[in-house]
Amino acid sequence: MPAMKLAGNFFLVGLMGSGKTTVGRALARRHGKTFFDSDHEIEARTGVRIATIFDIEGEARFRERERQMIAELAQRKNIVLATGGGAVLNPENRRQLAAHGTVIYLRASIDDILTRTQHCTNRPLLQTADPRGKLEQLFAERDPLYREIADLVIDTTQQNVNLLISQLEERLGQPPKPPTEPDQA
Ligand SMILES: Nc1ncnc2c1ncn2[C@@H]1O[C@H](COP(=O)(O)OP(=O)(O)OP(=O)(O)O)[C@@H](O)[C@H]1O
Ligand SMILES: O=C(O)C1=C[C@@H](O)[C@@H](O)[C@H](O)C1
Ligand SMILES: [Mg+2]
Repeated sequence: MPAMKLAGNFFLVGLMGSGKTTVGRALARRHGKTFFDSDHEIEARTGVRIATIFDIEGEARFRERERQMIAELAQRKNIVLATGGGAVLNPENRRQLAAHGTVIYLRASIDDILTRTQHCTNRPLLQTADPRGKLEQLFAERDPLYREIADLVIDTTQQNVNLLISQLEERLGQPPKPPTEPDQA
């Protein structure tokens, strides 16, 4: 058991395959929080896979379903939420997440993501002839948005889930840092 229980909500953001669901579940279990995954909640509500929603309704309608789901889930208490990889694209989602919990950005290299997602067919954005190129594009667009709302950025490269959780606990267990000048580096 952890030395101290982390208080409040935790929202995990990052590209698909960065480990949000895997790390989120483990974090919730250790800290007595309820785990939610916005993609899974959308699938449960609609009764179909995310890939099917993309096929039938298109990405824009999926994004609207995602916006509604995040607005709802952000109102809950004592949860860990794994968000969809593209949730941060919507400014309202960014506001909801930043306002209602601690946001953790799980950062993974494109190589790691390709390895981790190679057998999965339920990530419609990667069902393309050039998944690496697509991931590079998504990273370039989204890295600044993940960072914009992240209270903590965790590099997941060559770190197993247990190590990631210990690192997270160590960094989140510290008293909040005093406000600092914007990073000049
Ligand atoms: N730190 C890690 N080291 C090695 N493998 C990992 C790590 N984190 C996750 N994985 C593996 O990578 C795959 C993708 O992880 P996961 O589904 O948790 O990612 P995700 O961020 O939730 O993706 P998505 O946004 O598509 O839902 C899983 O098979 C998981 O077991
Ligand atoms: O990165 C994305 O835009 C997505 C990631 C997944 O979590 C799903 O929300 C969906 O496949 C879209
Ligand atoms: Mg997931």
